[in-house]
This record gives sequence, C-alpha cells and structure tokens, in this order.
Amino acid sequence: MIKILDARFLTTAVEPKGYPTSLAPEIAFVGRSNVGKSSMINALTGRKKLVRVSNTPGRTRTLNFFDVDVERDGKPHLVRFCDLPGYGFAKVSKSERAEWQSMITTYLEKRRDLKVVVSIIDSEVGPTPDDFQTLDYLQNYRRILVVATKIDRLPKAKRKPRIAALAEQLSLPREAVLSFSATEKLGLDEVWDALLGSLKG
Ligand SMILES: Nc1nc2c(ncn2[C@@H]2O[C@H](COP(=O)(O)OP(=O)(O)OP(=O)(O)O)[C@@H](O)[C@H]2O)c(=O)[nH]1
Ligand SMILES: [Mg+2]
Repeated sequence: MIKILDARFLTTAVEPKGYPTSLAPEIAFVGRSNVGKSSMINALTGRKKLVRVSNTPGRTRTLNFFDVDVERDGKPHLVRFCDLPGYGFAKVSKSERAEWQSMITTYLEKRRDLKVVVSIIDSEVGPTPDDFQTLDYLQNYRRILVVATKIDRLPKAKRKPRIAALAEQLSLPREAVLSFSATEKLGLDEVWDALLGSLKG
C-alpha cells in the first residue's frame, strides 16, 4: 500500500552549484518533450499542481526538484524527484537546445544522489530514435525504469500487446516495461513499487 504523506517543491537549478544539498535518493524523469514527465510527477504525488504541465511542448525548461514523503506498507521513505526538460524539442534556437542538452547530461552524468532514471515512452508513438539514443547512453551508468505513459489513449484490448511490443523493441523483458496513465491514474502503485524497490537494492 502506497500513501503520499507530503510532496513539496524544493528548488530550480540549471547547473551543479544550484542543485539542492544531498538529503535523499533522487529519481529523475526523462523523455521526449510533451511525453508527460511533469504530469507523471503530479500523478505519482497525487498533487494536481505540484508541477506545471502544458499542451505546448517545452513547458519545463530547467531542472526542478521536489521532496516526496511516501509511505509503503506503513514504512516511511523520503525521496527526491527531479523533473527535466524534454529532449527532441524543435522550437528552440540551436544554442538554447545545446544549453538544455548540456544541462540535462551534466545532471544525468554527475549527480551523485541520482539513483534511478525513469525513462518515459509514449505508448501510442512508441520509442523514437531519441528515446533509443537516450536509453543506450544511460544504460552504461544508470539504473533505468522504463514507463510507457498515455496508455489511456489506447483501447483496452490493445494495451497489453502494445506493452509487449514496446518491450521487444527495446530488447527488454516484458515485465520491465510498466504502463501508466497520468490522466486516468493507472499504474501508480506499480511505478512506486518499482522505484522504491530499486532504491533498496
Ligand atoms: N491522455 C493523456 N495525456 C497526458 C498524460 N500525461 C500527460 N498528458 C498530456 O500531455 C501533455 C504534456 O504533459 P507534460 O506533463 O507537460 O509533459 P512534459 O513531458 O513534462 O513536457 P515538457 O516539460 O514540455 O517536456 C499535457 O497536455 C498533458 O495533459 C496521460 O497519461 N494521458
Ligand atoms: Mg515538463
């Protein structure tokens, strides 16, 4: 049983000197622009407006940190979430794109507290070349949890086969890809269990 006790915005950062002081294991959310990273954080914390979300890609432009007190089977945990800007967003200038890229890779490579990276894939669109590239790059030095979101957009009968197909495309076992919907609150407990489970090991 998962229960959220509290979730709060901590700080915004663009470079390491702005990262919050170490306190809790960190979990980062990465994926294409507009895939639903910020919405996933809101859904997982049960807070509608903890993070701003938008129909327009490119909503999140800095690293945003949140502290979350969560209780699992009666045991309290403190975890820290980091919401990242999306990749593959075309409507920014080349130099701004390069800045984002370096902001994201510096964090993903250097941050000691970062324990798990949630790689978010659009269930409808499937993994894009950017997704493959990011996963290839990350798997060398980070623990990754793949979550297929916006599963609500698929008819119910197509959900399981789609997840199986995604897993195959990503060369992962079927059970390694979790399905999720922020709008319909599907897969919340499964994602929390996987996150807290991987922080333990
Ligand atoms: N149907 C459906 N829509 C979703 C889901 N999750 C997010 N969305 C919608 O997708 C859009 C983008 O959501 P965000 O959470 O802002 O996406 P993001 O990945 O944080 O986007 P950037 O910060 O711009 O990179 C919004 O219109 C959300 O309402 C979901 O599970 N199902
Ligand atoms: Mg966002």
